[in-house]
Amino acid sequence: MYIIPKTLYDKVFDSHVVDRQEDGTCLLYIDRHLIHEVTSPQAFEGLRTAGRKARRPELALATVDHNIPTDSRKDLKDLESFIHQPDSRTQVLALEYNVKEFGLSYFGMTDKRQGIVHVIGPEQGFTLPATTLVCGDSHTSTHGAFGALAFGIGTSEVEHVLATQTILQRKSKNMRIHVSGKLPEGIASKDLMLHIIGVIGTAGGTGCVIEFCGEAIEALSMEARMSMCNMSIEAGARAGMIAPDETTYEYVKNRPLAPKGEDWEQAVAYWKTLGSDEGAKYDIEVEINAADILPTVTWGTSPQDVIPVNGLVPDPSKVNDTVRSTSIQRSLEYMGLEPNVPITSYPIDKIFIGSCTNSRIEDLRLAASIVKGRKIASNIKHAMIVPGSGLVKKMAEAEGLDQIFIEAGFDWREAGCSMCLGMNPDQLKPYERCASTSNRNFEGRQGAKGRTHLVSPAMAAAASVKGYLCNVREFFGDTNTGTPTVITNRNYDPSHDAGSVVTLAVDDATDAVTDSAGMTTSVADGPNSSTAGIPKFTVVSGIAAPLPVTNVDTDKIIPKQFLKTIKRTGLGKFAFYDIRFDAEGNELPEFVLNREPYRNASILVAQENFGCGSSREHAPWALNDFGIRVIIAPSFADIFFNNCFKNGMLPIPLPVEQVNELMAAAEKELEFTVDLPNQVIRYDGKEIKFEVESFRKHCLINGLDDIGLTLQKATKIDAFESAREKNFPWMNIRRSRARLSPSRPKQSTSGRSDW
Ligand SMILES: CC(C)[C@H](C(=O)O)[C@@H](O)C(=O)O
Ligand code: SF4
Repeated sequence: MYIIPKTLYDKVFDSHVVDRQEDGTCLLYIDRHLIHEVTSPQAFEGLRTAGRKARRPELALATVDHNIPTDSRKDLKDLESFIHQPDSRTQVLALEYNVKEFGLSYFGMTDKRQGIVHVIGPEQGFTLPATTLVCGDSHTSTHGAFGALAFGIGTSEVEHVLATQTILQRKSKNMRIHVSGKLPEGIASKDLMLHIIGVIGTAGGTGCVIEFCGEAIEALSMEARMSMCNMSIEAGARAGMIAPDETTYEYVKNRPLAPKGEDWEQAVAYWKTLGSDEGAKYDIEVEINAADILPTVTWGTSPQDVIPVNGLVPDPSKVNDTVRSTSIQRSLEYMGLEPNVPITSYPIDKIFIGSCTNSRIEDLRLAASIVKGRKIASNIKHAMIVPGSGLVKKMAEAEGLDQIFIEAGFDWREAGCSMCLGMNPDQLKPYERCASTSNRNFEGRQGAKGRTHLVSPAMAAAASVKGYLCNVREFFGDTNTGTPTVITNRNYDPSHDAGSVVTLAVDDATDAVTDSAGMTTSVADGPNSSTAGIPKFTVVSGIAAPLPVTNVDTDKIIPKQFLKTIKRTGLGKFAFYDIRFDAEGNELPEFVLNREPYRNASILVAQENFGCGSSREHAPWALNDFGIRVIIAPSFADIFFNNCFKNGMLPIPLPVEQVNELMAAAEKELEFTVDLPNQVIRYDGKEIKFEVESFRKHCLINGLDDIGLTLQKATKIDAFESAREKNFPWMNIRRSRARLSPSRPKQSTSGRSDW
C-alpha cells in the first residue's frame, strides 16, 4: 500500500484533528495552553458571562510577564505597592483572580519560576514535541523548536480553548527553509533568522508553517532553535517547526513536566517518527547558505529591513518601486538615519538584552563572554539585562554572569518582557537609539519615537562596549581585549531546583478524568452550548477609507499602552493612535480617518500583509469600535484575519489589481456595498466577487458564537481525549497535591500552582 509522505507539520496537525468539516475547517485538539495577563481577561470574562468552565484546567499554565516592572523584588510586599501603573496592576490582579476561579496553574511574581511565557513553557517541560500548544501571543511560534505545532491566537480563541480544549483551524501551507553548511564563527541563529526575514520578507511565510532544516539547523542548540522559531511570526508564518532530535531530547529530559520512566521511553520512540518523510511535498522551498550570513542588524522599522553590520544605510532614491522607496524614506526619517552611511557610524544610547527571543541562559552566556573584563562605552545611557525567567536569572547568578554584567556597567533586572514592548516602566525616550535583542522594531514599539535596531545578544553586548553597532567578530580577533571565552557551565540543572519539582500522584489521574467528564456533561447539556453570540453580518454599505500602506502592523492599529484594558469595548478612540494624533493629542489632518467623509468609514481598503505582528485582538476591537466592519487588502496576517471573524467583522483578500481599483474608488469618496450572502462588493455601478470560507460565512451571517458550536461536538472531543489518554499517556499533565509554591504575596489569590 502506498502511504503519502508527510511533513512534520502534516503529522502533528493530522494527529490532532477531532473533527473535519467539508470546507476543510478542522477542530484541533490542544494539548497545552499558556496564558498571560494581557490577552486573557476578556476570555475569562466571556466564560463567566456564559456560565462556562475551563474544560481541562491542568493543561493550562499562566504567568505574568508583559506588565510587570523588572525592578528588584527584594522589597516586594504586595502587588498594590509594587506595580505603580493602575491599569497594569488591574490586569495582573485580574489574572490572579481568574486563575483561582478557573483552577489554573500559575506562576506569580513571588514564584521563581515566573517569566516570559515562551521561556517558562520549555523550561518546565510543559512544551513537548508532537504536541499542539497555543497562547494569546504571537511568539508562541517559539515552541515549534521542539517539533510542537505552536501558534499564537486571539483572546476569543483563548476563551474557545479554555472552554473546549480545541480550536478551529484550517491546514496551512508547508514551507521548507533549508539552511546548508555551517554558520561562521560569531554568527548566531538571530543573525540567521534576520537574514532569512530579509530574504523572504515579513509576508514571506503568510499562510504557511515553516519547517527549518539542514545542517546549520541541526547544529543549533535548543535555545538557538527557539530564537529562530520565535521570529517565524516576523516572517508572517503561522508557526515555525524543527524536527526533534537528540538535542531536543537532551534538553527536555528531566524537566519538571517531562515524561518520566517508561513514559519517557514511549514518548521518545514516538518523537522519533515525527521527522518529515522522504518525498514529502512542500508548497514553498527556500534554500539558504549558512556561509553567506554576516552579523546582521536592522536599520528600519520592519524586521525585514536588514543589512549586514558592515553595510550602508539604504538609499531610497536608488529604489524604482515608488511604494517601497517612500516607505524606506519614512523609515529613515523615523530612525534618524542618512542614506549611504555605514550603520556603524551612529552612536547607541541604550542596550536591551532580553525578550522571548533572546533571554535564555545561552544568550546571557554569550553576551557575558563579550563584556567580561570590559566596560560599557561612556555614551551608553543604560544597558539592561533582563533574564527570561526567575530560573534563568538564578542559573546565571550561580554561574557568576550577573557579576560580569554588573562589573561592566549593566543593570541586572528581574524577569519579564521589559523593554521589548514597553508596556511596563522599561521604555526608550523619544529619539533614543537602542541595540535590542528583541524581535520587533516597529515605530514606537520600545517607547514613543524610540529607535530600535534588532541584533543578536553577542552583537548587543559588542555595541555596549563600543558604543555603536559593530561587528562582534572584531572581538574574536582583537588581541588587545583577548578572545572571549564562551562560558559553557551546564552543571546547573533546573529540574533539581526545589521550586520546580513536580510529583505526579497516581490518584490525581482520576481527578483529572472526573473533572473533565463532569464538565463535559454540564457544557453539553446546559445553556452553555448556546450558539448565539457575535453581531450578525449580512450587508454593509458605507464609505470606504483608503489606506495605501503595506505591512500595517497591529502595534500601529492599537499601540501597547491601550492593551491594558480588561474590556473589549471603548478602543475606537485610540485606533491608529500614533499616526492619528500628535503628541498633544490633536488630530493630524493628513491621516485619512481624520478627514471627511472618511471619519464615518465602515470599510477600510489597505495594502499587503494587513494586521501583521502581534496577536492582540485589541486591533479588530479598536477598528470595530471605530465603526469599521470590513477590511479589503491583497493579504492579511493569519492571526488578525481570524480575530476579525470572531468579532463579526469581514476581512476580504482580493488580488492586488482589484484592491487598487477599489483604492481609487475609495479615494473618490464613493460608497461601497459589501454583500456577504452574495459574496460581492458593489461600487460605482460595478461588482467585484470575493471568496469566503463557507463555515466562517455561516457564522457571520447567523451571528454564531463558535464556542457554542464546538460544545455541540462535546461527544467527539470526549472520545478524542479518551483515546489520547490511552495512546499517549505521557502527554497528560496531572496535578499533584504534594507541593505548594513558596512565599506568595498576600493578595496572590491563585490556588492551583500546585502540580
Ligand atoms: C500582548 C501580545 C498580544 C503581543 C503579541 O501577540 O505578540 C506581545 O507579546 C507583543 O510582543 O507584541
Ligand atoms: S515579543 Fe516581547 S512582549 Fe511579546 S511575549 Fe515576547 S518578550 Fe513579551
